[in-house]
Amino acid sequence: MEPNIIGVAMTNSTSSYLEQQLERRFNVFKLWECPTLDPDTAKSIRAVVCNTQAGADADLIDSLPALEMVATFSVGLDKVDLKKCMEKGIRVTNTPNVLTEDVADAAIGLAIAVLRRICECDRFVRSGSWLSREFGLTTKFSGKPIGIIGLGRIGSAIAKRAQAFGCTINYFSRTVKHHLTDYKYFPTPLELAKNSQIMFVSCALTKETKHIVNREVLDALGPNGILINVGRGAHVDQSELISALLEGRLGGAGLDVFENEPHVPEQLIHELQDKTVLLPHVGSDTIDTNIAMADLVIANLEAHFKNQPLITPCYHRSRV
Ligand SMILES: O=CC(=O)O
Repeated sequence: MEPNIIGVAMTNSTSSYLEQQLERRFNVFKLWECPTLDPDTAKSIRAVVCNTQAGADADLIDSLPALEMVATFSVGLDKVDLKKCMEKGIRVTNTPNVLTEDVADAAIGLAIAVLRRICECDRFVRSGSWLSREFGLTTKFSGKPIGIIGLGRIGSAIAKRAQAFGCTINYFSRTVKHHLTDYKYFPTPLELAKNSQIMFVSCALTKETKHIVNREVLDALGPNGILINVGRGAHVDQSELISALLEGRLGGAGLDVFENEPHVPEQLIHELQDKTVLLPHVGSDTIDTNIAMADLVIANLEAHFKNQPLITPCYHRSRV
């Protein structure tokens, strides 16, 4: 590999560590600073590094004639036009495994924060309300029946944690995990919701999983149920979620992701302040994991340019 000759385009500035590491190895073009590339620059770019905010769509891919690889700084692939990449023989990598624990920690944190009303308690103390009254009772997390949509890496890590809290684990997944005899499979999200009090969404966003949590599923969770979404905003029909919370048909929600990030509906922010805990899509955003994800992006790029097997390929070239 000839360092600093290979052109790499970054779509967004998620990680300064990643930027520094890329700049040590490649000729980096920052598309958020200069979105339009002149034809010679465009021809020099052999890899795109993108993320969940700014992905690699068909227009970007088509504008880079020498593109060989898209490396997304995320586990989710919903912002990469995979079909286009496959058609053009462009390799794609993501950053699975290294972020699993953080996202699962955030999911459990959200569930406890909603049920035990941690943010509301915090506001109560800070506002001085405690001086005149007691806070009131909250809801127990330990021992509750939980439902997980998507028992992949992150879903399994949520299950493992919830099991340590004595929760019963129910799940809906593309396939039945016969070896996981402690966990109960349900064939539809609706059946899962009917049998769970706390529902976690942790599957990949695809055409099939868009709005997998709809009005019926929310109603099946019911007034004592809560929804935790650490997947993608579009997994949940957001306006149905808001109606269900406003009308008391759903107990509460913990959300790390939204349909139109970074825009969050006013009702979630204000009217539903005490029924929701909202995070700005930070499930995997710890210092440790940011570095691990960046190192994995770099390792994949280096493997590609040294003609070695990719560390975390999203599909195999033989299938292209
Ligand atoms: O949302 C975060 C990711 O896909 O890594």
